[in-house]
Amino acid sequence: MVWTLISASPSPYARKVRIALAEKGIPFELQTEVPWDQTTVTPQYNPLEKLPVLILDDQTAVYESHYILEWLEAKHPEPALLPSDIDDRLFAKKVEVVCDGMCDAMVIAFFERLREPEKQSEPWKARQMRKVEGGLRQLNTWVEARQGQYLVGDRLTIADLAIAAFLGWFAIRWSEHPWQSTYPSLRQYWEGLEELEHFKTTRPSPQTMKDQVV
Ligand SMILES: N[C@@H](CCC(=O)N[C@@H](CS(=O)(=O)O)C(=O)NCC(=O)O)C(=O)O
Repeated sequence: MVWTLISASPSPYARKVRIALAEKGIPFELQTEVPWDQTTVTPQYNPLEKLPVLILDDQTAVYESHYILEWLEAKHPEPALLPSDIDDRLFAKKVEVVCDGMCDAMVIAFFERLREPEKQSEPWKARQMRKVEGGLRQLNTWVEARQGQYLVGDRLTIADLAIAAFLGWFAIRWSEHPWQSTYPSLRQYWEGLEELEHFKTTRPSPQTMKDQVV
C-alpha cells in the first residue's frame, strides 16, 4: 500500500512535502482537496484541520509540513534534504521558519481581505504585509551570500524547497508585487530551482473555495 498525501493545488506547505517525497523516491497517492470547503476530510486526520497531511499504511497521520519533513528525514534519510553539518542544518531549518511564516502572514492577510471592507483592519493587514516584505529582504540577503545553485552547501535542502514553495505561491497569489525586479538575485535563484524535475511537476495552481470561511 502506498501512503496518501492530502494536499491543495495552491498549497506552498504541501509543495515542500510533495517535492521531498519525490526526491526521496517515496511513492504516494496525491489527494487534492480544498481544506476550506466542508467536504474536506482533513479534520478526520489532523485536529488542527490543516493540510498537508501524510496518511501512512496504518491510517495514522503525520501533519504540519515542517514536522512532516523532519519525520521524513528521520524515517527516510537518503537522499538527505538536510546538510550533515549541524550549523548548516539549523540554518536550513531557520530559512524554512521564515518561509512558513511568510506563508502564514499571506494566509491571514488573504482572509482579512475576504471580510466586508468595513470589517477589515488596515493595521492588521499592514502588519502581515510587513512580515512578507521583511521576509523577502531576508531571503534576498541569504541568497546573495550563497555559493552556488543551492542556498546551503552544494546540494538541495529543505531551505530551497521552502523558498521555492513560498515564491512560487506568492508569484500567483500576488502577481503584481515587484519583488522580481527589486530582488533580481532572488528571482534568478528561484527560476533555477523551478527548472528542477520535481519542482516542475509540483507547480502551484489556484483553487476555487465553495463555502464561506470568514
Ligand atoms: N503550519 C501548517 C500550515 C498549513 C496550512 O495553513 N494549510 C492550509 C491550506 S494551504 O494554505 O496550505 O493551501 C489549511 O489547511 N488551512 C485550513 C485551516 O487553517 O483550517 C503547515 O506548515 O503545514
